Amino acid sequence: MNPLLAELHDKARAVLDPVHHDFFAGGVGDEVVLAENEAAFRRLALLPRVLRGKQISGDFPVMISPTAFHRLAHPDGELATARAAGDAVLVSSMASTVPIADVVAAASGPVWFQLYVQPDMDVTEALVRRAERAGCEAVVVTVDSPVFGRHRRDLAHGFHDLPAGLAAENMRDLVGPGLRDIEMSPLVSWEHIGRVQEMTALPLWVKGVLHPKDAIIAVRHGVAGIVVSNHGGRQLDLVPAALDALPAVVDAVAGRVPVAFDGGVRSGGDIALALALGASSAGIGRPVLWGLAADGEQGVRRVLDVLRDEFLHVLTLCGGELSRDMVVTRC
Ligand SMILES: Cc1cc2nc3c(=O)[nH]c(=O)nc-3n(C[C@H](O)[C@H](O)[C@H](O)COP(=O)(O)O)c2cc1C
Ligand SMILES: CCCCC(=O)C(=O)O
Repeated sequence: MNPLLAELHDKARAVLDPVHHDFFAGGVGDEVVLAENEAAFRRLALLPRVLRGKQISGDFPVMISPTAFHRLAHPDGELATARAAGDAVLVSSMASTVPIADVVAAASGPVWFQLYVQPDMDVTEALVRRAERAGCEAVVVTVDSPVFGRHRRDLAHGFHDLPAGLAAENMRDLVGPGLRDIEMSPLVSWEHIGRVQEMTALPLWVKGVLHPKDAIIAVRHGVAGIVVSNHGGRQLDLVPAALDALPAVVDAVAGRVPVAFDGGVRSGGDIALALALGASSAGIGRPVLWGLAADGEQGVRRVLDVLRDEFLHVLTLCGGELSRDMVVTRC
């Protein structure tokens, strides 16, 4: 892990209510996958190319992954995150504690709307319209959550709702303000993806694909892109590290749509490894929350600056190139 990010996590831990810290930090079950997401990067190495004789471009293919309830981390909540995002894609959680219109107004770069399809399709449609009206540039449907993950830390703390004064603002007038007002349903299917596509002309991504067969089905459904993700180890504690699932999905998709990735990215080198394995961009989840808790907008900016600087340095050391043949396993 980049030491500056570790420092921000330490600071976040010191300022956050331990219950809220554990909500952000925790995973499902024994937290095997939570640990594996980071460990998977340590098992891989990069073979740099040399004498490539070129200056790298400044492209920084990173997105801010959707995470719920930023006002639990800092009073400015998602507004601070949006202001700090710069030109990175900000995927704003449906469960934001600031309305999506205000998130978009605070951002200078693209904002995408993350959606859990609600079984009441009128509610789903109202959310999609809200995202469109706000000026979101894509809808990202999270598909790895037919049911809430069982997070032992939250169960131990009895954390199952937001403190007074905080609400899931996009949901408040539709179903209610609380965490449990957001429905996750095992009945959601590819048919619902089709229905969301019929509702909107916005590009639709699916987030949380691990099986290559699902990636192929997604492409067949005309999705704009796929995010390989295991939800930061918060859903099923039996899945592989997200990084280990990436190559097979990239191969199955075969360039037809972009394949983004998240899970365990904690350094610029991690971003480089994910891109070398074929990811179109790398998503950052918890480090953004640590920056936000530690120092609001400035803290999130710091996280992105540190990652950008480190990524571009690594890329230069790799000859400005990242490809699958440059990735080897450590013995
Ligand atoms: C506190 C927290 C809340 C999250 N909320 C959402 C959410 O509302 N929607 C969603 O699709 N994913 C959510 N995720 C998953 C993230 O989008 C992402 O997949 C994951 O955090 C990436 O792993 P990382 O935290 O190791 O970077 C959440 C993750 C965390 C840690
Ligand atoms: C209804 C909020 C869901 C948040 C989430 O996805 C997570 O905590 O992982």
